[in-house]
Amino acid sequence: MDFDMCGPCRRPDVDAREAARARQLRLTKPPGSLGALEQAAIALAALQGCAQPTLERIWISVFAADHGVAAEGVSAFPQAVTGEMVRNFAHGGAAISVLARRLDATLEVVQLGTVNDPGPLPGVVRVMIAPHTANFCEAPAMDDTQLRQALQAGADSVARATAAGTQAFIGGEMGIGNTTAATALACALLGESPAVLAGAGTGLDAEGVARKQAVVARALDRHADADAPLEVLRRLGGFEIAALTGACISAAQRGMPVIVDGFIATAAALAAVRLNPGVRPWLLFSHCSHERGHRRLLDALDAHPLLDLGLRLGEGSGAAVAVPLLRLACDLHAEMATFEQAGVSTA
Ligand SMILES: Cc1cc2ncn([C@H]3O[C@H](COP(=O)(O)O)[C@@H](O)[C@H]3O)c2cc1C
Ligand SMILES: O=C(O)c1cccnc1
Repeated sequence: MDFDMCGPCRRPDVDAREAARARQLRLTKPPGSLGALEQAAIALAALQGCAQPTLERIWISVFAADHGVAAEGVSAFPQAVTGEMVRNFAHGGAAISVLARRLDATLEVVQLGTVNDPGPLPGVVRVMIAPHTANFCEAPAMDDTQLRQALQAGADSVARATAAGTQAFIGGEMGIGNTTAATALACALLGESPAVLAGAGTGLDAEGVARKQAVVARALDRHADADAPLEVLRRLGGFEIAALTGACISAAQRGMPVIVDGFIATAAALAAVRLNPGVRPWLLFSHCSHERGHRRLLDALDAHPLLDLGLRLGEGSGAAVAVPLLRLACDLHAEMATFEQAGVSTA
């Protein structure tokens, strides 16, 4: 593995943050009246190391992988959908494909292993670790090599994004059964019960959610001896979840802001922060998903997402939807007149 997960993360620029904060106070509005938009501009200033941040060049990597735990009947959809959606991403028909076009963002798909392999496709990077993880009710999801390959795949995406001059990175995921893996991972990291975190995913009914809770409870029992975050990720995660974790860490080490998506991406981000606490300042949280456990995960990260739209898709879609708001926050910060310029009286 090239990248050192525990290596130091960049520090946000305190001077740029203070300059941006001071500018917000001089703009022609009551202080604080633009709420989270002010905070977003100030945060981006600190992360970009410049008092007037911009967000033109966005990079989206969607990590796709299948899960052994899908055999337990924990998703409303069949496992074949993961590979079929890889083809849909490549053909431009998925939700994230549309959003990426509208945002002028680069979209790459990183296929880490799917039961159903559509074969080489344009815009799809193939890092085929295995057709799927092991069913973590019976065995660790990954072996050490697989975990490292997945973490590295995330870091490699951030390296490509950095080389392309990207100003913010979005990590998306596609993997039937991955809300179950994210739930198990989050339960283990937070010491929380499956009843609190397990939700409907793609649309399970009450009976399905109860089955999912029981599956996660069995997995937690099976892996109760694991407590180090890396070991928890290996045993209960997935290839795409570990890739998202690797991407968060690598982005923080390179000084690249990450716009975090929904439940699965947030579970991966929590693992990243547990592995390397210096990651936290580089994470901007886009939305609170409809998935039951997401709010609890966000609270654990002291995160205040911009949006709450009842989204429950993944793919990086919620993070992409937040980009126009973040761009508007930058425009307001850059273009509003100050009280002095406009000749407006202060309080
Ligand atoms: C057509 C389709 C497109 C998707 N895009 C994202 N997901 C989302 O749903 C899956 C997680 O839900 P669960 O754990 O219930 O399987 C992931 O692939 C996630 O990205 C999709 C799901 C489907 C069916
Ligand atoms: O919040 C998410 O990311 C999510 C929720 C349900 C299904 N897929 C993704």
